[in-house]
Amino acid sequence: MIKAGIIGATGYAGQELMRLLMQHPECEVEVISSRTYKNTNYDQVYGNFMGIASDKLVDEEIDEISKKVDVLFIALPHGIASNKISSKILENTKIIDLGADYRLNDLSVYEKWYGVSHGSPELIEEAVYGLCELKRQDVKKSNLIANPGCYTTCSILSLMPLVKNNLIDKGSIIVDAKSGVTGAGRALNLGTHYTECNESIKAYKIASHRHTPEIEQELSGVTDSSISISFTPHLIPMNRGILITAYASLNKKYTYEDIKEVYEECYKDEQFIRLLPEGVFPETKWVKGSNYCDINFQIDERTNRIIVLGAIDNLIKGAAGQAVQNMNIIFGLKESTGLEVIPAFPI
Ligand SMILES: NC(=O)C1=CN([C@@H]2O[C@H](COP(=O)(O)OP(=O)(O)OC[C@H]3O[C@@H](n4cnc5c(N)ncnc54)[C@H](OP(=O)(O)O)[C@@H]3O)[C@@H](O)[C@H]2O)C=CC1
Ligand SMILES: CC(=O)N[C@@H](CCC(=O)OP(=O)(O)O)C(=O)O
Repeated sequence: MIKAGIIGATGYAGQELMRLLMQHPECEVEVISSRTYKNTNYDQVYGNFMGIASDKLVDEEIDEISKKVDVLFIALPHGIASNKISSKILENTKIIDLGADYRLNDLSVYEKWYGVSHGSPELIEEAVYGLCELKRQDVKKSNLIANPGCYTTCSILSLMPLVKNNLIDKGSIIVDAKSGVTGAGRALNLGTHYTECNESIKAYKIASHRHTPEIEQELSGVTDSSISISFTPHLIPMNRGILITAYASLNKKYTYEDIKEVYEECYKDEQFIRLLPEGVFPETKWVKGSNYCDINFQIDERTNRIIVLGAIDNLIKGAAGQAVQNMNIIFGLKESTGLEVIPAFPI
């Protein structure tokens, strides 16, 4: 059995990790940590674990925890992990970081978009960007996984086939993204109070959201030129889910079938990518609670633009599910182990 630890087990991403790992046939959760809920039983923090997980949360240093586990999931706010992880810790255990500290290859880009200095820049090169469908060969060999962000996972998976196969004008990509409120985490925050976000939709961080360089980095990585995008996230009054609607100019006339063939070729072996039938478009409710990313597109013949839609559950394929998928790859398990869940509808 793989022994796992979760740092930040009381957050929304940590809770989903706990739920997935406890049901994983090849894994046992050895350590769960929290500062605020130190010495509290897990089912007192999350009632859905009542009678299932009464393990005590501990507040131990990462280096101590790293000696007890084969894999350590870090689900902390940005900027903390990079001050705690060291080469020595990576000798003890594999790290899967759900935060953003190791996602950007270029330190100056990280510091510019996150506005903080990086705690362990020497480890950035070692880290592998853990978008499993693109990087599984590198993930296999890595001790430090930078698990991608939720908007980025959905955007990159939805757009990658077009960029990789040179079907669009690369300067023309616009991503309009919408997220449920769990995307903002469990910590108290005025913007996510019920009355502040219910019955309302708002865009935020327009032309300045930190997922922009992450999407650009990974899309640039599948082609020979650098990609710049316009990215606008919106907060939607629902608990979970991300829907992206992306627009790009096609570089010549293509039929629906031409493009469908390209997507099918890219994702033919991907269990968690569902290319929907013509005319059926992704909806967050059809992926809820699962590790699926649903994708489809439509060509607007009048403008020769393609409109691509993608949907994921931000807490699963956008966070904990992808982290477990990465763990499965690292430990040589079937990639879908513990993740073969049918989306839950209605919830
Ligand atoms: N929510 C989502 O949809 C997604 C989240 N992520 C990423 O996962 C990480 C966790 O996110 P999420 O679960 O939503 O966040 P939450 O705010 O829900 O949880 C954060 C966790 O970190 C702990 N924590 C907070 N501040 C500190 C600190 N200063 N030192 C140590 N521990 C701290 C909290 O626990 P306690 O106070 O009990 O110690 C809590 O367990 C973030 O990096 C986020 O960006 C990635 C993809 C999607
Ligand atoms: C609704 C909401 O607030 N979403 C978060 C993104 C959460 C996420 O997946 O991203 P990280 O892992 O990079 O934090 C935001 O916009 O910052």
